[in-house]
Amino acid sequence: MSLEDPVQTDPVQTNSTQTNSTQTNSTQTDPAQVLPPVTDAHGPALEIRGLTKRFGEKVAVDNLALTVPSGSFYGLVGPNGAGKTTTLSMATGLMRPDAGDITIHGVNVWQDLIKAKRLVGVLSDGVRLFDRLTGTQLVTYAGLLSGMSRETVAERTHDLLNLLDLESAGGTLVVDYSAGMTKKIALACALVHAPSLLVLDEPFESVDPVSAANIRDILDGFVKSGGTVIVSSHAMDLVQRMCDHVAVIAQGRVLAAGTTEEVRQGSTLEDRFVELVGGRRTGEGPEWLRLS
Ligand SMILES: Nc1ncnc2c1ncn2[C@@H]1O[C@H](COP(=O)(O)OP(=O)(O)OP(=O)(O)O)[C@@H](O)[C@H]1O
Repeated sequence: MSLEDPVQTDPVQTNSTQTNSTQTNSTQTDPAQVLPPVTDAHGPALEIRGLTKRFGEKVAVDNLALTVPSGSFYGLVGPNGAGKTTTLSMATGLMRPDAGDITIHGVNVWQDLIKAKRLVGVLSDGVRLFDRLTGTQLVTYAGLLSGMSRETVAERTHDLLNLLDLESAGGTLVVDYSAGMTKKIALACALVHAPSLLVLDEPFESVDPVSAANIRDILDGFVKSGGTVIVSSHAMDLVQRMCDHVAVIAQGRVLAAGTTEEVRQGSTLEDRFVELVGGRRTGEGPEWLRLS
């Protein structure tokens, strides 16, 4: 691990099970078989260099560099306002950077946007869905947009709703979904075109523990089959358990990146995070908040 110089680790060392799998068998609902990726696993899944974004005077992302090895389960952590969502939005073609280069499996995102978008599945934090569609319609719409046949989309939609425990809610309007159900249907939309790289902004927020465990299984299966997952999360325990790589971002820059072990340096990820980021207050808050 090094400061502002992410370690590039051979993904084969951390994901010895990765293979170039074949296409989905639509009758399977085993998470390990779900939607295997379509590209080879050579080179980084995502490479970011010199990424910069300003909003007026505010520099949200500041000359950021990050390398995400193929086949890794990569956690992105940072305090509120660190620039995680802005970075991921630019990396996935949703927001144009002011400067910098981003490649997904060697495809320059902002020079070949359509090709890059085929490679990536995105679950954005706070982006509105077409919530006047039913769950089934929404996933079908996402699948058809990516150019698949109706039969394939129908099969995959069925598989995904089943996997995410949404089969009985397939006919319900998304606007009537709970927050956790909405997250899950958005994840189904991100998966339906069988991307090589999944980018998930806060995927576990509002999701119940059983569904969260199911989603983790799906993501583990996706990584084992050769896919790459990037998750941004504030849940340090979860990131430490789930991710083989992690980057700590603050004020739009990478403070530390590498394997989770390298970044933790023997501490818990949470302690290391606080050490790197600072800002921990001592004391019990203002006196008027104490009841006795
Ligand atoms: N559209 C916008 N207009 C103006 N400022 C923005 C915009 N989007 C983000 N910012 C600012 O950029 C900075 C980075 O925001 P961003 O949402 O990327 O942080 P984050 O790390 O995802 O935070 P959180 O963990 O709280 O979700 C913040 O200071 C935020 O106020």
